[in-house]
Amino acid sequence: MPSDSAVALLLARPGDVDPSELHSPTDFTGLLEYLAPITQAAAAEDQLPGADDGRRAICAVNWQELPSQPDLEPANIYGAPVEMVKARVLQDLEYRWLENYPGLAAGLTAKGQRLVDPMMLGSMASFESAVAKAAALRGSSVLASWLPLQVLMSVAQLPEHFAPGLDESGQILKAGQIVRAIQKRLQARHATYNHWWTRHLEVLQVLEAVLWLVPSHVDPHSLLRSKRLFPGGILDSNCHLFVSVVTGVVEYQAYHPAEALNLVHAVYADYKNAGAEVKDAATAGELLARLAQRHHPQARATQAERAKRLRDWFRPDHSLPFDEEQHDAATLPMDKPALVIANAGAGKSTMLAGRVAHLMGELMAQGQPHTEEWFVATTFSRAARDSLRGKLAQLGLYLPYLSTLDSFCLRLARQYTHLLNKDRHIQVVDEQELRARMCTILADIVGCRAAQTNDGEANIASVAEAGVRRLMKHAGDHSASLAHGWSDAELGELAAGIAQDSEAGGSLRSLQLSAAHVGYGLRVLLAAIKEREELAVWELLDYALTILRRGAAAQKQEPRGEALPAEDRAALTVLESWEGKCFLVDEAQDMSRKQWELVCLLTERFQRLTMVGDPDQNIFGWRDACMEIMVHLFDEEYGGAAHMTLTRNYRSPQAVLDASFALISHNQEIEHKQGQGLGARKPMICMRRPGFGNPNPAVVFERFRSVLDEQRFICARILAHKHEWQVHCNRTGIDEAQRASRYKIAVLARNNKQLQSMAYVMRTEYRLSQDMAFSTEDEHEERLVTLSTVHAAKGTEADIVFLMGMTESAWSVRLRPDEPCYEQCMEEARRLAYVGITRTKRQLYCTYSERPCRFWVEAGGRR
Ligand SMILES: Nc1ncnc2c1ncn2[C@@H]1O[C@H](COP(=O)(O)OP(=O)(O)OP(=O)(O)O)[C@@H](O)[C@H]1O
Repeated sequence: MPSDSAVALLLARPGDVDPSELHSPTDFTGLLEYLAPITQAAAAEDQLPGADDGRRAICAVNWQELPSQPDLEPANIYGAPVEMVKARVLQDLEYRWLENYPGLAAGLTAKGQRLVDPMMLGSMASFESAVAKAAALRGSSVLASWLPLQVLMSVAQLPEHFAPGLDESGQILKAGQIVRAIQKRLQARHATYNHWWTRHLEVLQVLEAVLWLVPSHVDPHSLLRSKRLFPGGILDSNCHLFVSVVTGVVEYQAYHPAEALNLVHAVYADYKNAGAEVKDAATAGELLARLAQRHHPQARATQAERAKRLRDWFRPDHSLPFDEEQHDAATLPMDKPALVIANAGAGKSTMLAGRVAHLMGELMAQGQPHTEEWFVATTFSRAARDSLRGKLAQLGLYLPYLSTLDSFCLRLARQYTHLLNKDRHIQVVDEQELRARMCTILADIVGCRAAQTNDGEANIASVAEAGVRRLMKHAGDHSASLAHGWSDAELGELAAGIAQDSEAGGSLRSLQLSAAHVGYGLRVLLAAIKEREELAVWELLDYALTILRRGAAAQKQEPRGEALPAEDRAALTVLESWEGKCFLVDEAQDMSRKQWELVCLLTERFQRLTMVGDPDQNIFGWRDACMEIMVHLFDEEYGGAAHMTLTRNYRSPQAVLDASFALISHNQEIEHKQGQGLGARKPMICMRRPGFGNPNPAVVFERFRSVLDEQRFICARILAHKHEWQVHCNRTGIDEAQRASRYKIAVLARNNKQLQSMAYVMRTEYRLSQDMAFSTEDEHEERLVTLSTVHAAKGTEADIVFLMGMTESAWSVRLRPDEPCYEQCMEEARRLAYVGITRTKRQLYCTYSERPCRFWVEAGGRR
């Protein structure tokens, strides 16, 4: 139960907070807003314990429960403790409490369901009681529809070695059985969730996990993107049906995503007509499976048919989606380690997908079961992962072990902890989440009104980004083991660095904050991680490495088996469960030494490793990306490995290739390395076929007097391109469902602050809200325009690219030319600009106001 006075305060002082602050279902102020009518009624009846000064009261009530924060004023409710107060109050909101306030329950139900917070479910004593309480709150449809999702969510949290889709006796589980198995586990484990899982990305992960559990080849992304299926979006009440439909399709094991999608359409129509009263995911799954069988009895391909289909891709007379260079690399023998180097747009990821198809075809022809589990593919960003996943889906493939390297480490860590301790569940806070949390903390410190202005949001985002980036860098440099172990002095130093940074420091001053505030914010951030027993993303790699090193040492040890200590045995099991699989590493140029060690430990016995990379796209120096791996270390480790290059470019028009080559040719370091074996940098051969709209010129350089002019120009061009595309679609009959997925515009900038400001103009002046998304959000949905930092855009492509804000202040390297790392930093910044430019498929706009950065000139823009 919450303390009475905290509840009293919640009820008493709704006016204390600006209701427009409501951002998310778990928003504290939203809660206050919705509580307002009840509060007034209650206050009129004088039922509330006194809380003259709400702010004081909250502090007084909660202060003792908060960790000591010596430099905080208890009276400053908008200081960082609010974050904790919010968390605590939300945690306390159990349904038990709701039941005591029937008016509130009714209010929640009537007012819409945004407040029905899964976190409340998470705080329930058990899953069963959650269901019971939910049933008691009938009428709240979201609550009801979230339940199956809640169940499925737990799949994502299951230990990774939970045998995919098999029960103890080795039988393939039916969808309904899986759900029941999960329910059982939930009851045993009292799963707790934080509210972030409601985000769409998490839903994807859930579906992915479900698909992983049952051997199948359905690409969940194609399903999710089908707006025709669920026009309202997946988090509305359709989500219940959606999850059921997917479950059904998975059970049915349709072969190809396109087939699966057609199937889902047909089945869904029938399903609705049947007016089925779906009580739970299990019955839905069963019903759908039956319907699916009726609609498409042939779709379940036999192993031999699938093998033939895959091998056909590589027949000489087949119209290949690969050229000869890609073909040669893709069809290397499984045990031949290979390093494939090529510039942006050369089809490296496409080749990797081809390699999977080739090897899988071979394995199937040998009669191997579950061939998709033979592959582990890793990327360095989610965008790159999604892009590779899309390419695999085009070949009808779905890999359960395709993930970012961080996620793979998490997989290992969970596997290990589960072997040792079945109850411990590792929850990781990733970079995106860290930034979001830091923004919330800073917004609290600043105060909600100030935070909500355009500049306020942008400044907060910029400080948060700098803070998190420095934390991560610091962690990497010092192998910081746990979030818990950082001293105040270290954090103070980081904060001081941020305050001195010209961009983040400027934002800090605009927010009227000091370095001490940032230091405090970082401390709160880390304290929350510790309090929730989570793992910060930077801890994952060390954790996974420790396990594998231990496993490798145990492997060499004699005798093995029972004689080994439990930790060694578990580590050995983990290592051996991955050995022998085919490892595919995309974007190898971004690999750090530690990550390299991890890959070596996993592949050194069987040598099944294919790496692709582009030295000119190495943009994660700040995360220890190590070029030596491609230059020397790979050969040292894998003598006799194959080296291949791809020389054709299928993405960009010639003018874009020229601009990118002109720019990157200024980098000397790689040239030097090329002499040592990376192969010479040459202009790529343009293979792009002219398609719709073929704009001329393909590269546009524009300068402006002010940032606002620049932003307005970009918006106007976006509208023009949107119009062109619509006209084209109408003329050629491209239907609504495909429009968003077949045409993309990217607005790329050096930092989030530039993007925030751009987004504000797009939203407010040009009403483009419906068409735009940040690359970090709404990943399930296809939007016309994606706003992204160049870092986050790596591995993606777009028809129209705006590389905006190419100013000296945003792109300059903040070192003096005589400082030791100056050249290195300059080259990395240039590579970043190169990555931005090479995302372009049809037309590139490079824009700036004020002073241009040098890359603008180097790429061909006039001063
Ligand atoms: N053989 C091919 N024929 C036609 N198009 C191709 C071929 N290979 C690749 N492509 C297309 O070229 C574009 C770039 O391919 P891909 O993303 O695989 O390149 P990449 O080298 O991984 O790029 P980056 O390093 O920039 O991420 C994609 O649109 C892909 O569909």
